[in-house]
Amino acid sequence: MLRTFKYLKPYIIPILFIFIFVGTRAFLDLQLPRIMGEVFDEAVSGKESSIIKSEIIKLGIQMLGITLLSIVVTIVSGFLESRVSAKYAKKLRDEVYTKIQSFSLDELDELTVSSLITRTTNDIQQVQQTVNMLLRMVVLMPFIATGAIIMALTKEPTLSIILVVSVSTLLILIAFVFIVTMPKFGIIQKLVDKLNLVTRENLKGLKVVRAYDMESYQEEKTNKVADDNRKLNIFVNRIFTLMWPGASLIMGLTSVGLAYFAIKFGFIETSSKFTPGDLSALIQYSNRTIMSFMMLTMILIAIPRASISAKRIMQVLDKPLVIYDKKDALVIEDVKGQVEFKNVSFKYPSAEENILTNINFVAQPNKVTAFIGSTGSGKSTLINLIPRLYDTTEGSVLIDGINVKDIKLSSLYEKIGYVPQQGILFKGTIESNIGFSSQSTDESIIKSAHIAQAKDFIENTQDGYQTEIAQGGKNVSGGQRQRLSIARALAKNAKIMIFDDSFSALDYKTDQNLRKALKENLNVTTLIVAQRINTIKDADQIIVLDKGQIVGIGKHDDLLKNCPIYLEIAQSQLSSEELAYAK
Ligand SMILES: Nc1ncnc2c1ncn2[C@@H]1O[C@H](COP(=O)(O)OP(=O)(O)OP(=O)(O)O)[C@@H](O)[C@H]1O
Repeated sequence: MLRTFKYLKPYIIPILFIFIFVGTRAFLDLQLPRIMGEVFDEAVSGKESSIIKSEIIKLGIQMLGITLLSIVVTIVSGFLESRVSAKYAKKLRDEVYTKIQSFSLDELDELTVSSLITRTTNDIQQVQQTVNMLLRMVVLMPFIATGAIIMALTKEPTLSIILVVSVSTLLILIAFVFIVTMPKFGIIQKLVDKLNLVTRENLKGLKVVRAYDMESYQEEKTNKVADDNRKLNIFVNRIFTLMWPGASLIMGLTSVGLAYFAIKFGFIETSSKFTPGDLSALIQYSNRTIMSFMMLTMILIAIPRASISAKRIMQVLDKPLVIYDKKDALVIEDVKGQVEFKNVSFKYPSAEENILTNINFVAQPNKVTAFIGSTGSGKSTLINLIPRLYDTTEGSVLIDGINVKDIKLSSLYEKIGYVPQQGILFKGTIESNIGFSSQSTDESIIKSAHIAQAKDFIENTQDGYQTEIAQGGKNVSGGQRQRLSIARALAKNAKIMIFDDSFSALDYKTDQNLRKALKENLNVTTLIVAQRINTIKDADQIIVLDKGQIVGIGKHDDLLKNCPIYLEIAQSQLSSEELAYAK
């Protein structure tokens, strides 16, 4: 938790003011029981009633003044506390978000998306609430507790022994609550992660769940996690609710005990110094002491709970980046776009064996290089190494002869247009989606929509390029989503274009028109992963992958003759006329 406090550094001056205000509030608060005692003493002083009345009015005005001042100070410090803790949480959230943005897919897989969401929301909120509480209580409560104890002792040290007994009993109660609840907080946060995960999975797979009539099974799964969560929360809250009646009981018994012993042992009669007003003040100081200890306990409980959240947040912030800019990383300009794989092997950290082994090829500028192979042969993994979504385990990926690991990431991303397997769209308009890259222009948006065969369907919508896109692109079809994703990559005007099985949702005619338009308009290095031979048969170079190894490189006709695996794929997809024509 302490380590997250470094994000409070910019707010050191407001924090100092908060402490001054809170200290003032505690000081003012400690004056009230004393003045109240004086009111009592004045009332039973036996002076003339008009004098008593004017004295009590004077004391009343003093109390009113102190209370009003205390209210003002409380409002101002409350405003500052909320502001500082909210800004601290925002800073923390920004840092976590920026860090997550720099994660490679490996780190995302490791920490899981649902846990990262909980860490960015719920965990940061826990820490924020605790910091808010700390800012207020950390000065106020010790100040009030110490002040009240000193005031109580100066009023009557012997009677104050009762206070020691009360505080000790309270501490035993607090220790019990602490020991019982503390281990549960870590489990609760993990259950929140789990709940997040099953809910996300459920909502994402709603259609499948319904189609398979598995609603009750999924519901049971969610209910189980929700139930575990509920039980633990109820348990912890029940223990907590024990504390307040417990503290009230101790407070009540202390007041009664003080009054009883003051009268029984004749403090009020025998000691001329100890007045009924002093007894009233002593009771109030005792109550304040007990309340302060209660509040301090709340902090003591909140701190370890927030520490668990802070630890989860720091786990994200401390995670060393696998993919990062080297100190002397290069900014590449005027790139030709040659992509070369040199003895590349790759293994996922969670896997035992290589997914890619000894991959060697060169993709030339202005040419189309295509990848084909059975499912799971490593095609997507291979092209993910170019924009460094993963880094090679062995060997190197070079752009114009420069290792991608030596290139500044922003400069590398600038040069690459990437269309993932599933078309992903963001909430906004068609225009904002196609023009997502800062490198796009109004002109490139229109042109790329045309090349991506999206122009007609965009122009047929009522609002054209201003048509709203729902979250995740839910209001467009799979094929339209793919075409918009392709248009977005094209609008970037990048030197290297990667299409990861991006034509799969397109009908044959659109696929054909798109490929034709790409050939006519795209003078860049083009890398296409495809399942359909027809999509790639005109490529300048086709690379056939099998079990993570290259088993054939060449043009369509050559591969039909020389590569049995390619022939096998072709035979499963092309008619005998098409095959015979090729041969
Ligand atoms: N994040 C990951 N962690 C571990 N293994 C993975 C991961 N992603 C993919 N794999 C494994 O790597 C292998 C190659 O996957 P990849 O997605 O590259 O194949 P592909 O040829 O593109 O398949 P498809 O044509 O079905 O998309 C598969 O066996 C897959 O199980």
